[in-house]
Amino acid sequence: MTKVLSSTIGYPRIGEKREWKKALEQFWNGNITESEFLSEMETLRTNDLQKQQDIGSDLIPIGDFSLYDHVLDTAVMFGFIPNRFKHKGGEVPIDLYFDIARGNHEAVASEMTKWFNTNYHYIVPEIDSDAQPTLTENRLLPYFLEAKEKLGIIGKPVILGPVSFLKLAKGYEQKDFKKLLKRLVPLYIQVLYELERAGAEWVQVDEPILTTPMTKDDLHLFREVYDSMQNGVSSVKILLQTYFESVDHYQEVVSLPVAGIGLDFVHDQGANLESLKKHGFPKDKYLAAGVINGRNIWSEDLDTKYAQLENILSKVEKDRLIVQPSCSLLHVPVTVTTEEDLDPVIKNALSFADQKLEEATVLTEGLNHGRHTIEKHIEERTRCIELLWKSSSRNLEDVQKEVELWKDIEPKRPTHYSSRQKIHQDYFELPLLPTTTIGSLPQTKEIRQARLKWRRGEWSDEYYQSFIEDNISEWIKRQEEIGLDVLIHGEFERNDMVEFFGEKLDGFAFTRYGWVQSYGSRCVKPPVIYGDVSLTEPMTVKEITYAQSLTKKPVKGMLTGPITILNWSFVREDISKFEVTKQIALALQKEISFLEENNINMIQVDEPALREGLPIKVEKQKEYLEEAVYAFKLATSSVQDETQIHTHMCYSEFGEIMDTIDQLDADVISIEAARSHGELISDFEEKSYEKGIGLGVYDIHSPRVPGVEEMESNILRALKVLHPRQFWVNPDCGLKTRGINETTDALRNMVKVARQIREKINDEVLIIKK
Ligand SMILES: CN1c2c(nc(N)[nH]c2=O)NC[C@@H]1CNc1ccc(C(=O)N[C@@H](CCC(=O)N[C@@H](CCC(=O)N[C@@H](CCC(=O)O)C(=O)O)C(=O)O)C(=O)O)cc1
Ligand SMILES: N[C@@H](CCS)C(=O)O
Ligand SMILES: [Zn+2]
Repeated sequence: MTKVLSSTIGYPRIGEKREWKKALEQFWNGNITESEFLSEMETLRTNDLQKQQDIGSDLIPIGDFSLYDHVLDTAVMFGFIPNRFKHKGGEVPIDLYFDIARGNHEAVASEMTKWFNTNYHYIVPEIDSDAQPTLTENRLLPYFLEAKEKLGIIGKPVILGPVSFLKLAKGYEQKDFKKLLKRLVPLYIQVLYELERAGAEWVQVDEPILTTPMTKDDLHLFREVYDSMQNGVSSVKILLQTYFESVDHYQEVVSLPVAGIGLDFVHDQGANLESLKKHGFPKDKYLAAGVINGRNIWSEDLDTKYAQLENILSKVEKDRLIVQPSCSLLHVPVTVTTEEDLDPVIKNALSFADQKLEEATVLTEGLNHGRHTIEKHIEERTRCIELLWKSSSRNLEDVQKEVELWKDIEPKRPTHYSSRQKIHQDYFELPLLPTTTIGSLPQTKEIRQARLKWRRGEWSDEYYQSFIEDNISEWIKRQEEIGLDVLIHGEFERNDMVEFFGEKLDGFAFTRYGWVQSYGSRCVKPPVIYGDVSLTEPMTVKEITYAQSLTKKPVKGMLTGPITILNWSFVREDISKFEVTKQIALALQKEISFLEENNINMIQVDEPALREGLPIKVEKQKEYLEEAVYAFKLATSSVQDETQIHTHMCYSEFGEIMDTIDQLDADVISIEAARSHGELISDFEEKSYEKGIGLGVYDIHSPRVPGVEEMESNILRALKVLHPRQFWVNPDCGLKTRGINETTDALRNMVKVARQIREKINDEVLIIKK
């Protein structure tokens, strides 16, 4: 029988209630043994496979599961272990695997960066110049056999393709790219061959890099690589998977010598469908059509999706079509069913990973057995979506009018930076190389449990508030004792830098278990923007002013910026993202004026997600960046001259957005730099940046306390490019994931280094850039 198939590109690995995270942390803390840990992981993995089978997916991914990160898995599988971990070759022990990701007492962790335009972070593979790829272990094989033997599932193993893998890696010279690729391909063939022998019918090879700009040479290489790979095996079918955008070179991509091509029909703004209609699709190939949005949490309008698939079927035979989400479901929470406290109007319009797979199977069933067989589902979805779209929360006249009022005004600080800088120098009287931190201080188990007790009603508001104040007070004392120049209150009252603000603003809803993996065991619970956003009362004033009352040193106000709140939330889709960002920016503008009214004149507005949201397609980037600058300035530029606006960014490559960073017109930016081992500095060299800048002097992701020499060399390197009056000394990012002792020791070392260098500058021992 001709049959359309349904498929999953990847499934969330964290479990319905973050069981994965809990097991990992218990293992790292030594509370469970390695075999207990691995057995818990097996249970989670097989439960997830069983669930997908019960939902009715035809092609179930294998090996998308990971003990930390799938890019790290690929690096380890092919033997790319950085030399500093002194691995002697062969299979990689589990401790070493985690050391690469997290660092150990002797060696710093590998760099971590954003996975394309998502809030997922991967471990950047490091390919030392003398690296010889070897197959340390075919990690997909045991997973494949496990599914086959335990559950009777003939899974679809998933692997990151060689071209994307190498392009995402670093450490090797560009001239060695082809040589490395040539060495890698036979190893990939070996993996495919072993899977074929074990009974695999399909293997999904992810090449998301194909949605980024590709040269002719790249495309030629793709052809060579996949020619070798598909011809290197006999029966197993390669499904070359792309996602997050359209492919620019549609004809070249769909004609690559593989059995199937996976395209994103959601985040392509119609481009893939247009190409399909214009150029058709090779008769001998399967098309895996990503029509279910793998990045949002809203139910699909099944009527529209069905029509879209019928459209696709005008160019592809039924028995060559696969229906699937647009990308891995790693980026959405697991299931809506456990959400008991949500307003039913919102809940009924939501769709998390399990529901998205159900949508794919329903559509597949309709295509196979006729639309009438799924008519009820279609009507039900339409009804739920309409109910939310018509809700009054989406039509708040006051909010919309205020956005409209700003339409013709350009938000801009009245005084130029060069004058503001002098005003701030007199106002704050900070020394050269002022020391500070990024905002959060250790969120200990005690703090998280206190919040849980308060949320459950076991602690009163007053009791919880005084607990938070005790923590603030303890840390103000500690920061003074350490000798930091600009203090922070520590963000103890915040569960997360976005969720916290979402809870305080109107127009947001919260899930209980809507977690998504951010990096390693760390998860975030993005709030849901379902209505118009507005601020009714101050969100941060109480804690900041309390902190400021305890010290004469400046305490920075601490806010999350409009672009980051937007990018790290799940956003309504009935109006443009820019409209929502402006609503958030105006709410923040009010908060900033509340802070100023309370004499807080140094205010940090974090925008770590600004770079992440940069569209993959170059032609869409300008508009995004202009809108981001507008929103940031809308939030921050209505302040007095004395007020010093800071911002902070992390986990990204910043070179290509240097102009935007400048246009934000923030007086000071702190930016992640330590993990990339100083590479960022050259961007500032080229740009001749004038405003205040704190290039993170140590990596906060590792429990290891950074040494004085290491930080000293980071600072001295930066001072070759930046003036010491510009340069701030701070860690890479917030300290919420670190312990109290390691944080205290690290900050002590940091202040010591800053003071030493400051003295050398004052004594003119150190010649500085004028
Ligand atoms: C700066 N980063 C952030 C990103 N995205 C965000 N939305 N927020 C960010 O800060 N992207 C880039 C980076 C990623 N970095 C991190 C760093 C750290 C975390 C993290 O620590 N996440 C926590 C969850 C945070 C949270 O909401 N905690 C709640 C407690 C929730 C909970 O677990 N409760 C328990 C009981 C408490 C206990 O017993 O310990 C329960 O309900 O069972 C809170 O503080 O109230 C994590 O644990 O993963 C994320 C991203
Ligand atoms: N102020 C936040 C920024 C994280 S990107 C923090 O310190 O955690
Ligand atoms: Zn950060």
